[in-house]
Amino acid sequence: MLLLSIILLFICIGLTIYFLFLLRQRYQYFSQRGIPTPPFRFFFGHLQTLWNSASFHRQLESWTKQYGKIYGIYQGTVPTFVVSDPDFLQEVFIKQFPVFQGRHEISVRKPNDVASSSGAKWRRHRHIINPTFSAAKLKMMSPLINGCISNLMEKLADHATNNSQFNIYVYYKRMTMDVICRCAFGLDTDLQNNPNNIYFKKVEEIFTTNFRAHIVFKFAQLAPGMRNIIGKIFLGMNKARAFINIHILPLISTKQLHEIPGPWLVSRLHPIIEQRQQMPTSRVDVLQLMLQAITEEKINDDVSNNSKANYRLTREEIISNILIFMAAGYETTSTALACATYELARHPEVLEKLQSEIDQLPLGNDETSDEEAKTYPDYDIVAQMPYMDKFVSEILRMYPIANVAIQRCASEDTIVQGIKIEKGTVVYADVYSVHYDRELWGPEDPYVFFPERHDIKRHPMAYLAFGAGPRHCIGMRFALIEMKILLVRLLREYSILPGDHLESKFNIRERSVIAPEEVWVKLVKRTA
Ligand code: HEM
Repeated sequence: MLLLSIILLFICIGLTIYFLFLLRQRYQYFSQRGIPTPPFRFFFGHLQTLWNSASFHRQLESWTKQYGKIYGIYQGTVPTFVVSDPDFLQEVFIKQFPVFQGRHEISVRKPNDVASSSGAKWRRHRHIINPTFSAAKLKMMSPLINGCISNLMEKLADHATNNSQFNIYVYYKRMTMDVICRCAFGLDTDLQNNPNNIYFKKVEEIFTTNFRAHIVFKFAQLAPGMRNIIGKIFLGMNKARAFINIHILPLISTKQLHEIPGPWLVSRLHPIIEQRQQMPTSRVDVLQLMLQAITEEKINDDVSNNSKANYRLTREEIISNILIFMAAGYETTSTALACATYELARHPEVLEKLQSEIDQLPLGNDETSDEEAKTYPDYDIVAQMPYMDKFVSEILRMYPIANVAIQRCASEDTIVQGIKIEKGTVVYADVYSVHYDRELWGPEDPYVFFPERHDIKRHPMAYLAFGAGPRHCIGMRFALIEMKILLVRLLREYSILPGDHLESKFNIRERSVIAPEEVWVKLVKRTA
């Protein structure tokens, strides 16, 4: 017995020494390549500093100022290049895309949708979903978008009539959720009049939760190899809470245990699919395209099958994609509009230029008798607005809302600009440093809001608001059309003035996306 214990003890000590030896080797990754690294701690790498800083991306930017355009950090033990050199980024995101197809997955859920999957699985999802956002489909969506904007305009009219100051961001969130639900899934949510819709509240919760501060997330970052097990335990506990909520608590209490929003929504999205299967629509929205590809059979992406006719999605994958679209389509666009409104309230000269471009559009009004003149802007009209294009690009340059997604993970060993990069290494674009780089965006100060800077042709990787390469934002054109139609309708009717709390409540914060807290403005009706 004693002998067995001694042998076991030696085995444990041996394994620990071996583990520490591997860790030590791991932490030489960057020094062996001559790549600078900020000071880090054994086992945590740079995670503690990143967890403790208010903004992950501002921390990367501040290290860039110290360590240059290419440096390394360790997320736990995962080596991660942080890059703001546009040529290096071009190599990773575009030229060597086949090697850098996936992102560094940090979620504890199984990758089941277009945003979280990689390799053959990602190609399958993207191939099915891509056609939703063709120019022809976007043209068909303009009336749906305009319908949701009309609901918003009614609410804004009340504020303008009352001469009140208000947080316009709240209304944008409702509108962008209405738009994505109507255009992508044929659902009429009318959140302007039903703001307490429980589905909306749950999607909102995804974005107000600081997932980086969550213990499960931190643990998964420290031990990526155990992500699946951690995920199973975490989601299992959530399932148990859901069971108690449905079957036990209603018998004894009116209270409910908290369920995390993702699985809560997933479990309730099945009826949307069933409803659409029973009542198919002639409209070709994202749900319809996914349903045309539905299969009840198991899909094996490891078996290479180049026949595009075989691209299929399972029911679970369709549901995960619905969730991704609700989330991605709602928060990003409403936040971009919030930032746009904030800058318009602070820059009357920009507001005036935009209004003068809008006033020249071939638009009638509700009373017009001219058959040719459209009452509401549509795809073709907003496509002809050069100053609007520059304005929106400048907003997203200064506020790169979704930069958390602009990263890639190497699926095999490769060499980028003479630097050996091994399989599993992550490359993060430091978007703040790129978007505020004087060499890329001068001669005007990049910290100044100046839409005209987009007149000059820049490096193809200087602007990363929607990412880059084959995996750039799938909803980019949709988001741009929605934003522009809204801005045309808003600024045609109103001028924007700063509210008393505009600056004090703006407070950019970082959760899943980078967003302000509130945007307080006043709308003033324009005179003819
Ligand atoms: C102003 C609004 C938006 C911004 C700034 C934005 C930004 C981004 C960025 C930076 C990425 C990562 C791209 C990359 O890795 O290269 C992304 C991916 C994605 N976006 Fe958007 N987005 C916006 C609106 C939308 C909308 C409206 C939708 C849906 C209709 C959407 C759906 C997606 C999806 C599904 C992905 C993942 C694509 C993939 O991995 O293949 N986004 N977005």
